[in-house]
Amino acid sequence: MTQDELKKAAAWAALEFVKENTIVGVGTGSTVNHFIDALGSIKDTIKGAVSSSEASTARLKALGIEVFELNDVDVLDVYVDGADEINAHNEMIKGGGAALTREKIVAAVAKQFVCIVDDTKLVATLGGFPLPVEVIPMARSYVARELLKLGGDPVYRQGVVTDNGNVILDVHNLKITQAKQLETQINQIVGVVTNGLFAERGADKVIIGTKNGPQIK
Ligand SMILES: O=C(CO)[C@H](O)[C@H](O)COP(=O)(O)O
Repeated sequence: MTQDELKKAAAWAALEFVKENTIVGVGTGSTVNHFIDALGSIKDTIKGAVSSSEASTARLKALGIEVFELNDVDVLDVYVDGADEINAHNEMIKGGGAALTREKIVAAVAKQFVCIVDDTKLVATLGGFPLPVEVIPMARSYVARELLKLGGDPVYRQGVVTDNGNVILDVHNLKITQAKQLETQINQIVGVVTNGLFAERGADKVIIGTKNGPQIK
């Protein structure tokens, strides 16, 4: 099976966590694109979705799924999203698609975070995938110097502007053993909007696409 087939299998298996007549929190990325297609197949049984990016919003709307503003929704039953890396504690690195801030906000409103990944995303230690940090543009160089002090090698993601009008620094060469601590530490740097560590709010369930079929843990 290809990596994309494994992503698709994990994404479709997530339908089991979607309750009738609810508004579903929807992440961003190629795995989530399969989940959006899956949602399309049950669209008459759900109220709609809250989206974490302009890209997911466009895909949801194209399938005729109503997209609600997060400010108009008190609570989401479930948030479904992919990850760039996930460890055994269900802590993740996210933001490869630059949607980390909206993803973290929508996830915060959900009772349950269901992470959908193919099995290449499972790691023993987070940090092999460069950690994305969303930064206010004028703070970019300052934040980069502060990230160097934390032992990482920040690289400006050239040409990328987030849906919030900010820029991304990808921090290479981090070996993340204390994910919650690092998440808080980076968020305290002035000029950082948020970082791609999802440890304080990790995944509640993980659906892993494997060659033997989707596994839920
Ligand atoms: O965090 C994300 C986007 O900001 C994605 O969930 C992450 O990059 C995984 O993407 P894909 O499903 O395409 O592998």
